[in-house]
Amino acid sequence: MDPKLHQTILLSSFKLIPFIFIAVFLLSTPSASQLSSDFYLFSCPNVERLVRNTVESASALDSTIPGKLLRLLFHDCLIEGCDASVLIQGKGTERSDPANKSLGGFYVVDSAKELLEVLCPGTVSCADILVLAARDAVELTGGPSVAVPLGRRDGLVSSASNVRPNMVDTSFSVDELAQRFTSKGLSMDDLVVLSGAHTVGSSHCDAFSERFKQSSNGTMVPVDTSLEKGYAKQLAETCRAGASATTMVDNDPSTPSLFDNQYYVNLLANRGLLHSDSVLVTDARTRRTVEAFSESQDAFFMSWAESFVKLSIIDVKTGDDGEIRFSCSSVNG
Ligand code: HEM
Ligand SMILES: [Ca+2]
Repeated sequence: MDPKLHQTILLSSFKLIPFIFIAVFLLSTPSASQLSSDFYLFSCPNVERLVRNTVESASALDSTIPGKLLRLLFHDCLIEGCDASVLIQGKGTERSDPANKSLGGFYVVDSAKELLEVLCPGTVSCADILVLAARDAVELTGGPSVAVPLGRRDGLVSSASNVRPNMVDTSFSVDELAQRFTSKGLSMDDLVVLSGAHTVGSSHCDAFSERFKQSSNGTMVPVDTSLEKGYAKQLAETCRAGASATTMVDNDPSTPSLFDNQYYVNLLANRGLLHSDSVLVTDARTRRTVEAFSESQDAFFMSWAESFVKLSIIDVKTGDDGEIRFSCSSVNG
């Protein structure tokens, strides 16, 4: 070959390198882009209605269900992404980690799946069912309706050892919380928005026991003096020494079963139940957003819709990744 021609071909191939890199990058970007709102349009057109009906009837029988479903999704998405890994039962799975011991609502996802296996066999992932169920739980308790993209696949891995390094803890500072959120593609604003989930549901006394200590006469006294006095007294009374380990306290003492912006109003009044709630007002970076949401439920709801979708697409598996489970509590055998 003419050496000049050879050189020209070589040079133009080098010019292609950046484009090859861009193409490879685009093909390997998070598979969230492969999700779509009409994913089951032909394969299971009634999926959203069926999940909603299941969540509605379960919640009518047990008012703790909406809170449980919402928390279940959060705990799923933090570990291995939103892939229903949290639903797998068995020794050494995520469910067996102490951080997940108080999760509930599994049976609601299981029954929606059983119904869907009859109507659209082998089609709808447990990961999508969980996202839809949590989305519906928010709407059913008065929160905003959120359109969520679908097409997630179910994960094959569920290991307790993955929980601690990825889970948040009530003892965390804003920096520590933000760091965990950032590692999942969520911002500090998302942290404030999504913590608003604590406007519903309840917590066991041991979730905030480090904020109190037992005095010599057996009563509980607040160690954490940032808590508003009346509220602290109420908590100390409910969670007094000797109270049952199953005793629960509403996350939002004012409107416990309503998904509203009361959580933020509570925070500013020093009535945040968990230490990780209270820190959101003591840190200037998060306090501003708390104040904004306390003044406007619309602003909270608009942000919720955005942050919830961000949560629901963390590290999703799509395409040939993972599988569509037949039963949500175990991987296909
Ligand atoms: C930011 C860090 C967070 C921490 C440290 C945290 C921690 C906790 C803890 C300790 C409980 C009480 C569990 C119990 O005692 O049974 C709880 C309850 C709850 N959390 Fe969070 N959480 C956080 C963020 C979130 C987020 C982002 C969501 C959802 C988007 C969420 C949803 C819930 C719900 C709905 C409940 C009530 C559960 C029920 O009623 O069964 N949490 N959280
Ligand atoms: Ca997961």
